[in-house]
Amino acid sequence: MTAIAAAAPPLSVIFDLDGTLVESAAAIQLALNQALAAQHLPELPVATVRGFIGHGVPHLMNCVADHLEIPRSSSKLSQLFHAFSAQYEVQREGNTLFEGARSALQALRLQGVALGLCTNKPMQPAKTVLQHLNIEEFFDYIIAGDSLSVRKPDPQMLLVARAALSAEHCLYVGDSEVDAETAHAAGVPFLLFTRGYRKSTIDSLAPWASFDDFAQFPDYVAKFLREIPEA
Ligand SMILES: O=C(O)COP(=O)(O)O
Ligand SMILES: [Mg+2]
Repeated sequence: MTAIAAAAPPLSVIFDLDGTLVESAAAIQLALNQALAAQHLPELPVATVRGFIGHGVPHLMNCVADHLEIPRSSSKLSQLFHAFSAQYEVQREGNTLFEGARSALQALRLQGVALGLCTNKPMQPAKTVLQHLNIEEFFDYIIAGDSLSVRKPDPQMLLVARAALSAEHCLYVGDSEVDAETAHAAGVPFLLFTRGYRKSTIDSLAPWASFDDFAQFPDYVAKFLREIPEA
């Protein structure tokens, strides 16, 4: 009897986390301000912190150092990093799902789409958020900011996630310049969520398409499967 190989899923959709599925700026601000207060440093407003999100924790710390004029190599900054990291791992408050994100994930699962997460947030804080918002179960594969020796916009994280999901076609969904650069470098079509933490215009990020409401998500998936664009 010949074994029948399981067919590869036709599509994988890989999501960024912060600013794409989750509005997390308030949570990151809370964790950061707790660490800043413990170091007798001034707290930062959420709008400032939002501008530091997207490149992972080392970049966030460097932004804080530059903003507060603390030398990047100082012991003060390394103490701040440790205090922040400890709180970040357990930070639940301040994280909210963008409206419609859960239904979109649920609908994709029902369609048999393989789902991945590719975030520059370290794994433990990412898992805390996914569990808190009760969406961890939707993902077949998760790669985080401390999974490899490189982070986005290096394409490696996205390439590893795409390979792990082994679907015929792959779509990457993200909110920022980092995500656009990652997708383009990996040769994966990029769908931009426009309500996250990007600083540039939509056109300058050259997405395959963009959306601002997860209610539109199924339409974009259907369009993607009709067109299968090049990255
Ligand atoms: O940790 C960050 O800076 C941002 O993470 P993201 O890749 O999920 O947007
Ligand atoms: Mg993001």
